[in-house]
Amino acid sequence: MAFGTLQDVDIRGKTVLVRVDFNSPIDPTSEMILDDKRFREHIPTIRALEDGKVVIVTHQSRPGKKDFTTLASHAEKLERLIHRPVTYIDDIFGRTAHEAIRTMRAGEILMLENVRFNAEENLTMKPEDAAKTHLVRRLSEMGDLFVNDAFGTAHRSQPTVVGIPRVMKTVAGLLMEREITMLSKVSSGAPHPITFILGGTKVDDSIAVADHVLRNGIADRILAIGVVGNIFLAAEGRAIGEPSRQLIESLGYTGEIQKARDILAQYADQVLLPETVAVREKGERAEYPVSGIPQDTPILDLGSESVRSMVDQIRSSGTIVFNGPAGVFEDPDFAIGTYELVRAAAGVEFSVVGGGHTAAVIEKMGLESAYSHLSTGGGACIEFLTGKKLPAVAALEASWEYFGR
Ligand SMILES: Nc1ncnc2c1ncn2[C@@H]1O[C@H](COP(=O)(O)OP(=O)(O)OP(=O)(O)O)[C@@H](O)[C@H]1O
Ligand SMILES: O=C(O)[C@H](O)COP(=O)(O)O
Repeated sequence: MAFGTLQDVDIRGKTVLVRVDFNSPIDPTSEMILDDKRFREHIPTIRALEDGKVVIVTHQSRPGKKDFTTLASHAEKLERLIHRPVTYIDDIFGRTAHEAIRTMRAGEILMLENVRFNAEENLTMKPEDAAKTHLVRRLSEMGDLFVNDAFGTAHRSQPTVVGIPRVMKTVAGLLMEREITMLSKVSSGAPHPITFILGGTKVDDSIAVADHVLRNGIADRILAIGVVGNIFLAAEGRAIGEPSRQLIESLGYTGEIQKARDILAQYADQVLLPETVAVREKGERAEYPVSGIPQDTPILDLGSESVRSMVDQIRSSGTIVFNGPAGVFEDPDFAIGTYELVRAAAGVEFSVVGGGHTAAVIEKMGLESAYSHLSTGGGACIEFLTGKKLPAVAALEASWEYFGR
């Protein structure tokens, strides 16, 4: 690793600013946190800092969204999960925050207010400009060391992510380190054959990933499922039906069909498409070959034959990268494809999952421990898999180069 980690620093007695990503789904009426995965994943880092005074910096959602809210319930959630008191301060860098930190003792945990309440944190900036913001200057006065554990925000070039590392010694937390180690392994050191399963609705991301991993010889094959599969079927010239076409159009992905066609032109042997699909007919699941898809009803899942052949491909893989479901799995009649592929991938030697929906299915099936890694980053994971250097990683490296040695 070209950056510092917790092993490289002495925490004792220090005030440690820790950037985590507790951004989680919240019920808009009850304000209840609906999924605590990100909390659970950051706990090892927070525990590892118990010899210091831990000041947590995080965001929740973005300005303008319904779940852009204060962090009182986040502090309560963390307290319950970590079994230690967590003091919530409704301030980011004002006098109240300064005073609370000044009187902290080693072993205590404090959570500052939603850092995106400060307008500067919502700007995309170059690290050198981010370092000059009030937010970075004031926050950095409040600690001795910065730990960035927020892998979920690693693709954002925002002040706390890229600015603080320029002005303070910064190391990666345990989650950041694990995410980068596991995701890096996909492109170097993972057992072959390497199969990428690309599904769900975020077609542009999936096409970018497919293009990168095929062009660079990272993936041996791609299984295209969900709406991503429909795009590839359309690219192959299949009549996928009006509702599935309309969905692609409404998501703004019609232009992706040509990109899928270009991928098929170069890598046809490595991209596996559905051979059969499932639709709803008279209220029930019905299956058709892709040569005869009914034109008036949407594709909702893989057909059983396709499930079987994709399961075989998964079982013969050394590595699986799973991103996005095979169908509308929220409806039990159309969950078969997703569940069967998830079950098969759990048996593979090295298995990495990006995407919240897929991870939620895996957790619901109780298969979390059978997978090598469930990433906490949606956008960050995708950017990593498209071969981009994440701003947070570049900032960690530059900080270590400057302050670490
Ligand atoms: N054929 C299909 N038609 C319509 N929707 C589909 C189809 N296949 C999958 N989906 C939908 O895709 C959604 C999940 O896609 P998405 O790309 O958001 O998943 P993800 O990669 O796990 O991302 P996230 O991190 O946002 O959860 C599900 O709600 C599912 O119903
Ligand atoms: O959930 C995420 O993807 C991260 O918390 C980043 O959030 P953002 O997309 O609002 O920057």
